[in-house]
Amino acid sequence: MQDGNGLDHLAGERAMAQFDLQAMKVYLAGGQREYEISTKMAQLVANDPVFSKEDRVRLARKDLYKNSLRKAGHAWKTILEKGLSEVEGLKLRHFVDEPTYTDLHWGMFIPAIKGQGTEEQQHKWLPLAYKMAIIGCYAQTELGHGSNVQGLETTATFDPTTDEFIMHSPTVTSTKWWPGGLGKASTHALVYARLITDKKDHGIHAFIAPIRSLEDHTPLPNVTVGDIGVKFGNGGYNTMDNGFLRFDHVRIPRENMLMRLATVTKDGKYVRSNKPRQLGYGAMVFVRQGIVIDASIYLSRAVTIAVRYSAVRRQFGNKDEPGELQVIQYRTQQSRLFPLLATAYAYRAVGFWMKSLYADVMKRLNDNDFSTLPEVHACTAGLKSITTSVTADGIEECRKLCGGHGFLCASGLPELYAAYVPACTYEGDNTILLLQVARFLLKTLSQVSKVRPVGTAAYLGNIKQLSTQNCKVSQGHDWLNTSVLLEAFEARSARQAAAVALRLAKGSGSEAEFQENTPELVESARAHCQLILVSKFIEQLQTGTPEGIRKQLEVLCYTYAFSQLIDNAGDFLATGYVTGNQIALAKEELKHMFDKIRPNAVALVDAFDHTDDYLGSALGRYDGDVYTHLYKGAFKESLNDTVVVDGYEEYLKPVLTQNLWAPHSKL
Ligand SMILES: CCCCC/C=C\C/C=C\C/C=C\CC/C=C/C(=O)SCCNC(=O)CCNC(=O)[C@H](O)C(C)(C)COP(=O)(O)OP(=O)(O)OC[C@H]1O[C@@H](n2cnc3c(N)ncnc32)[C@H](O)[C@@H]1OP(=O)(O)O
Ligand SMILES: Cc1cc2nc3c(=O)[nH]c(=O)nc-3n(C[C@H](O)[C@H](O)[C@H](O)COP(=O)(O)OP(=O)(O)OC[C@H]3O[C@@H](n4cnc5c(N)ncnc54)[C@H](O)[C@@H]3O)c2cc1C
Repeated sequence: MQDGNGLDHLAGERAMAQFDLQAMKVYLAGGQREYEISTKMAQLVANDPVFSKEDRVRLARKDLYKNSLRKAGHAWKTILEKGLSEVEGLKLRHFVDEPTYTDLHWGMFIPAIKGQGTEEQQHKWLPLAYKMAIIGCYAQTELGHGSNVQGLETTATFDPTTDEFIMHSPTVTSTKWWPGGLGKASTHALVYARLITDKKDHGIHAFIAPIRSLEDHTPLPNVTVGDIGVKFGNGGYNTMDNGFLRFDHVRIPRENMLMRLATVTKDGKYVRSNKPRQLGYGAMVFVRQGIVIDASIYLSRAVTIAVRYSAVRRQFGNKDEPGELQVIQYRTQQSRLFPLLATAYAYRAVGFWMKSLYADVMKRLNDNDFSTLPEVHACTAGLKSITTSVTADGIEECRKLCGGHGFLCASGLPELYAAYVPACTYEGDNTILLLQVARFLLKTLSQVSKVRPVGTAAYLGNIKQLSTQNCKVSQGHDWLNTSVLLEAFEARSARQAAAVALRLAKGSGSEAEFQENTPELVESARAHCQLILVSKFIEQLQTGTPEGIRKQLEVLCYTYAFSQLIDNAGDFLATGYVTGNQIALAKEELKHMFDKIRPNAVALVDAFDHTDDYLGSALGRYDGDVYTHLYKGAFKESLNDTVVVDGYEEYLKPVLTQNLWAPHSKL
């Protein structure tokens, strides 16, 4: 999608491409229809001045937030006026590219009502939410507890005399803290609170609490609500009003408790349904599965900037070639950059698979089949954890790959990082989520002789074979076999999980012993997730990839798998499945892959189809005209609004004109 000034500094790079660019764009978009919608929505946003991202990093918080409200309101108006479908609307908001209250309204408030509300409750709340007559947020985390959901302190005490719940924040630590959209925009909060009936605590349940007047947006009586303050980085996540909320004995109708999983009757009787209580965590599962594709998008943005810039940037030369070398020619640059490029492709493929996994579990849940829920929970939690950690680190690595210019906000990378890095914490701290995966692996292994593991854990059914047979690779090209690669990842993961499970089994089963082994448990969870990522990338390639792009995708898939193998060589070696020599052979193969990527690198990032507007980067421009735009950009800096800086008279001039000997001068 070229929107440069016509002069293509990267034309030579593009001419080298050896694959069908258009087919790759369609593949990465998820199909022809998705591609067309994406293209249309990207252009709609790029051509609308209200959505301009210029100056975002220079705005003070109040202006930044107001501007963000303006954009969110304009996006909604555009969706209504143009009659956009739900998918189109989602894409439009995606290209507006600012964290805002609508993310939580559409991404968590509505899904939670769908998942936990009865049909009657859905009929009451969803139409209001769909037309945005109310704005909702997801108020789970408190000052004192985020990860430990069972530790939340807000109470919802049933009063049978009035048929109401009394919402109360009994301690400072019970203050709701962090919910996005809560601070200033939301009219309603989906509040997670301890349900109390007749002095009995039934644990955490969800309630819809009105918090602001629908007349004038003022907080309702006995509700204290506001924004928690400025967050990391310029721009970034500061467009979001993460909020605090306290209730002082606020009454809400009994029907405002979401009652699909449990009910409180008019006379105060608590009745649990036969559905698992974990369905109350459903909105988190929904967002976690979506985060994998999201990670691919963020990483692909950083990689697009770094690849294009690396093809433009020249430093040094060698006696064999005239002129200076493009920095993309350097092996070290390739070895840092190309695995990230491959990772962005891997996450896209796995993200598509996640969508189908989620659709499958939803269908099963509707049929009251809960059998795959633990595996889906482990999978979404684990892949959310790995993909967000790698993406956040990857964006920062891309910044370094762009040298000094990467540090300028004009590169687009600092703001991208600031907006993305909280993904390692929200929707579950990444370590907490890996510990969930580890618990799942331990449980699966403990039952392996009785219950055959399914889905992504099926390989644990072959634990005996995977624990005894070692890798057969004797020459580099032996690694160019997806079965060989898969078995290496399976054996490493199975052996790591079995080792820590055995150690725990030999112990007393105490919590202290479990804690002592958590570093190994986290490592084994990571190994399991890396296996899922490699195996699903391979699986996606093998199912109907168009001819014109298959070869490139295979190269990227091997690049991804080899770089995972090499980056985790310590773990692979420690399990005894592979030898140092086999790792060395994989390293050589990886270099061959870099040679195959090199002529295609620019086209491979073009295939992500990010517009210049969406990238917001002087370094990542489609036309590669980096220097002109960096230079022009400096003149937009507010310090350059005047030739002589504001402050000269008061602070600089006195220093320059005192002409006194400084007391410490030796002259
Ligand atoms: C519109 C489309 C949007 C798509 C999205 C796309 C992209 C998203 C991009 C951006 C997102 C936008 C904004 C993000 C805003 C952020 C929001 C938030 O952060 S909301 C708050 C999130 N909070 C957390 O994630 C808290 C983390 N903690 C937990 O999840 C749980 O407390 C924890 C750690 C799982 C512990 O639970 P607990 O009940 O105490 O205990 P157990 O460990 O004993 O577990 C009991 C059993 O339940 C199983 N389990 C746990 N979680 C789940 C689950 N989610 N689903 C199914 N099952 C679950 C667990 O495995 C145990 O099972 P067993 O008893 O062992 O069999
Ligand atoms: C930008 C942003 C947006 C957010 N939006 C929302 C929202 O819309 N709604 C909402 O409800 N919440 C939201 N949150 C809150 C978020 O979900 C929590 O911050 C997150 O779940 C982590 O919980 P915590 O803050 O309690 O971290 P803690 O659990 O206190 O973690 C602190 C450290 O302790 C470690 N740790 C904690 N427990 C253990 C353990 N058992 N074993 C080993 N290590 C442990 C963690 O790994 C971490 O390193 C948001 C947070 C952020 C940053």
